[in-house]
Amino acid sequence: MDVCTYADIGPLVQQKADPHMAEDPQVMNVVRQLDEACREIGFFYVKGHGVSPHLLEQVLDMGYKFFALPEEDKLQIAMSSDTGFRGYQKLGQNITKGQPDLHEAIDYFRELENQKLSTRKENPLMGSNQWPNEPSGFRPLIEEYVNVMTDLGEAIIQGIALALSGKKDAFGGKRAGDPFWILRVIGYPPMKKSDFEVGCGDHTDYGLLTLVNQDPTIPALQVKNNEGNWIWAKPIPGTFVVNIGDMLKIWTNGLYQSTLHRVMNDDSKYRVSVPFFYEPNFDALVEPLEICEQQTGSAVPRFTPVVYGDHVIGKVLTNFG
Ligand SMILES: N=C(N)NCCCC[C@H](N)C(=O)O
Ligand SMILES: O=C(O)CCC(=O)C(=O)O
Ligand SMILES: [Fe+2]
Repeated sequence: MDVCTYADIGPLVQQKADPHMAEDPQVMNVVRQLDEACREIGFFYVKGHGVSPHLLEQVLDMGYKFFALPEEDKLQIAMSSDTGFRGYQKLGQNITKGQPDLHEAIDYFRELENQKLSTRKENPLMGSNQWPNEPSGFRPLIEEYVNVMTDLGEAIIQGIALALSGKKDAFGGKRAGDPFWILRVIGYPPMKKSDFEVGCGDHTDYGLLTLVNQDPTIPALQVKNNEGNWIWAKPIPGTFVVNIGDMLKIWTNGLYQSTLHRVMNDDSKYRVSVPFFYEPNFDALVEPLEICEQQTGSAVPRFTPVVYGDHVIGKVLTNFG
């Protein structure tokens, strides 16, 4: 199977609020498709997600407009340890596996009340998100997008919960009932004109689910398949590319993979993408679910339990030069 698994998740999204959704054959058909894609490669496309094409386009457009500003304007919202790692990072500042990446980005993290009470030493992500004055309307648009995407992430995770346990709320409550989120607005200049080797080096994502809104005209995202080859996750207009994060790998005891991926912008045009990361509760203790252990049997390596927030902090602290 390749990365082209393509699910129309319409039934899942439309019946999200229905406690009896598992009785609908169309919902269960989607659930089977998601389960298969998660077991095989951990990457798939979704359509029928209900997010308006106009909103997807506007969000990317904000990115293009922001990155086109003079550097001094962008640096007004510069990210540092003093801002809780929230804000703008310039080209080469993001580091993956020791190498600087050819991208610039603005990073946003959910602002948690209890984070505001803690010290930076306890929680380096403590801080407020940084919003640019220009392009105008940036903040309300991204805030709307975060709300819409949180809803969508919940619908997909309910489908995955049904696949794994037969219960739509298996990831509710203390697991991901109060989900953390991360959003990155990322700009990738063409690699040809630079000395950099990669737009974003190979990595796995940290949490539950990533939903990528990418420029529909530029192939750049690549996924490592089970044979170890890099394959393109070309944009399909109107869809999201969805992939599994580290926490879902642990919860499923490895039934699902958090797949390695990277970004190579070989095009001659600048590329913007906006991944939204739907995450567990910040303080969730993540350990293999019993139901998944039964399915994987004792021969499969187990994972050590981790607190999601600790995992993400550990990652962020090594992300910048
Ligand atoms: N929130 C997520 N997934 N961000 C991924 C950022 C790119 C990889 C990062 N430098 C790393 O080394 O992990
Ligand atoms: O730009 C993309 O398509 C994906 C970016 C990515 O993998 C990440 O930020 O974690
Ligand atoms: Fe990623």
